[in-house]
Amino acid sequence: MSAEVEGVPVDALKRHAELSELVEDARWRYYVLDQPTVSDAQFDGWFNELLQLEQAHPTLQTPDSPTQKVGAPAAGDFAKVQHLQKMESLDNAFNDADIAAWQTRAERLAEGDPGPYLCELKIDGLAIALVYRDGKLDRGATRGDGRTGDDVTPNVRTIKGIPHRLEGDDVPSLVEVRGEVYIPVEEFGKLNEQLVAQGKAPFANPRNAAAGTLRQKDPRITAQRPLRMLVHGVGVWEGAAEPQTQSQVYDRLREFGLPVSDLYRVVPDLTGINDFIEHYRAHRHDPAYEIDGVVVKVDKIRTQRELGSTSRAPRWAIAYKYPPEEVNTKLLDIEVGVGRTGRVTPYAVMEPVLVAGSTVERATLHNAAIVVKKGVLIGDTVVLRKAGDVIPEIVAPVTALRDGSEREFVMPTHCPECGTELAYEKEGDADLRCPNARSCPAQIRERLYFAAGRRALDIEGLGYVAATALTQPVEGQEPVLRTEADLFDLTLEQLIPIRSVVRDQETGLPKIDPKTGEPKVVSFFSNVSGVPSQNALKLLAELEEAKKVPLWRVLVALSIRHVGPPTAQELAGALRSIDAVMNASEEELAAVEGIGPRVAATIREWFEVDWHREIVERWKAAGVRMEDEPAPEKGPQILEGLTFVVTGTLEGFTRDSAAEAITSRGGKVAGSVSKKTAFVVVGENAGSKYDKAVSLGVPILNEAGFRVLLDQGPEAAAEVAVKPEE
Ligand SMILES: NC(=O)c1ccc[n+]([C@@H]2O[C@H](COP(=O)([O-])OP(=O)(O)OC[C@H]3O[C@@H](n4cnc5c(N)ncnc54)[C@H](O)[C@@H]3O)[C@@H](O)[C@H]2O)c1
Ligand SMILES: [Zn+2]
Repeated sequence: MSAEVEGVPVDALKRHAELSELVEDARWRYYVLDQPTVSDAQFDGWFNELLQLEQAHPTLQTPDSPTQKVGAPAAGDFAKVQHLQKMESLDNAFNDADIAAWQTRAERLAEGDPGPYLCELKIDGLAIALVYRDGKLDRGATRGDGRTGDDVTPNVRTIKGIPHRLEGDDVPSLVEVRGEVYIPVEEFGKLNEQLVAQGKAPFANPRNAAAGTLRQKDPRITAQRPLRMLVHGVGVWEGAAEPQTQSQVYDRLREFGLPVSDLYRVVPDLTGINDFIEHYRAHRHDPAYEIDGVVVKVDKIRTQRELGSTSRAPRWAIAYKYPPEEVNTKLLDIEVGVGRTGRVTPYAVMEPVLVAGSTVERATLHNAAIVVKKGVLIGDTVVLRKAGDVIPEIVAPVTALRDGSEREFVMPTHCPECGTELAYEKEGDADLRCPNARSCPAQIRERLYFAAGRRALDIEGLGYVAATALTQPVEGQEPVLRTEADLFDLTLEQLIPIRSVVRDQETGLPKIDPKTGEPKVVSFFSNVSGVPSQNALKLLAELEEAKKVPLWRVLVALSIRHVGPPTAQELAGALRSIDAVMNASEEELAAVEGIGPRVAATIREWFEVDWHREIVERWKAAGVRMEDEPAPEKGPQILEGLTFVVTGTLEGFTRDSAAEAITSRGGKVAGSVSKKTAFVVVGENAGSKYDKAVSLGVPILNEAGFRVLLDQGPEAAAEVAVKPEE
């Protein structure tokens, strides 16, 4: 049996003391210094562990435990003010069950249905209380520990949207308005850039930026920064009729001229609550400010009073927190990758961390100027953000954790892969490029991988590992491809001996084997005893097949700038052979539908380069069919003059064959939905284009409707289309 003190195991006691210290320290850094050193997720983890320990061992829950306190005592140079009524925190819910448990408890305590509920957004800002006496702004104070806060009145007066005098009828003689001060997301990045440029520490996130800004000693600085406020409650309310519900409170506050959000909804029950939560889970980034969850409040003020509060939070409200999108991790290094067009991009290499459901260890830093703007140093702890499907981003360094060992990133002057001196393509460019397009192994690798893509030659066996193997074998081996020219001449004998480093597809940087600390090396085209692998056989077989692809795919595979699939299709449709494209004058090219003079010039220039022409000649010699059949007899042009958008996956058509079916009937295919779109053809898993069609009232066709369109024309299709909002 382990040792115990007053019935509590020593281990639990120790952990409790340890967590209390961590939590108190984090709060001080967060609330008082506005410079947190751990992520909110980390903090919430500690706090929840504390709550659980105290639940298991109630004697640990003493009045001075962090679980019984709000925020942190106000500290620093500001005058202290007593709040007229205590400002509280909120209890947290992290899943449906937590919300249901909260509702059940409220029901029990209220001895009846506590509904309806007001659902609103949990603004990730800082809490503030404004006192209005006889309708005049008397003071503004931070929450502090809930009883005593910092007097920040001069600063509050500079915030846009906060009235200095309340308007309207029946204004209370004394009212305490609570709300959240925040910085709009868009302004946050700009503010940090300014701070870094001035040699100051950037803020970790918009919340800290707002807190740091509100607690500026010089209100002139506060005035220059984009602070905003939204109100979400009241404390003392005297000398006017009292509202009966939370929503009436908001109506009144709005009448007084105070900033109230429109993004709330009163719902009858748990289902309504959950719907609201799910809606904003999907639309978390729609508001101009950051939200970290949803707050649910019992709407009736009388029921709120019945339910009352615990030592730190009301029982009549709960905060549902969405999974964190920000974590802290270590920036181990900044490496540069070289892309298909020679663009050189610095990448953050980080200690792997789990964020928003996936492990992240690299993030693009875009270019050297952005590294400087963000103010990150190699060795920094950094705030890493991954919002939904958006690519991960480094937000800011945690400067409070620097120990002097950090070093600045220096952008290389020469290509890390071929040693050529890097240059800007034209004046004013943000990106440096490796000008050695012909023989920079990185650029060949990327072009080759691109040429094999689904929208080009469609060679599945030529994935990233294969593209690397063909262009960058281990030291001592000669690359079998020095440009794309030899692609269709590859032989099994060439493939078998190749050994190469595995590279990260996103960054092009070598992957490190965690066991050895060395780059991972593979023999992709053979097994241990030198027998050709399936990979080799598959690649050669698919190369044979790829010789028959239509001309437009070959054009895409050549990596001519600005010639993506749509342009390539237009070119192939009009000129029908590579020779015709190669020999066309700039004017002739520009006469092709969808090709402007700039693109025409780029195409001309491309074909004037010797080694480019060599690729074309060699592919042709190897048997790549570089012409299309003569244009098919035009059928009836029943879709003439109409524009269509195709979205989602159709069963009987690929995206290209659907487009072909439309264009061969005289119709046009566009990439985005507008009021001019005749129909949107919608398959499985259609995304935002579908929503756009609905919002613009554009008729929608499913696959069956699409067939009606192709067979019988637009009138018949209109009969079977779904017309939104009718
Ligand atoms: N990273 C760190 O080191 C660190 C340290 C301390 C706290 N924190 C963060 O702060 C949180 C705890 O802070 P807290 O006690 O302020 O609690 P909280 O932020 O979880 O919730 C209470 C606060 O929510 C605010 N709020 C926002 N929108 C609201 C709305 N619509 N209605 C009502 N209130 C609304 C109010 O100001 C209220 O005081 C933690 O969960 C953690 O994420 C982080
Ligand atoms: Zn290079």
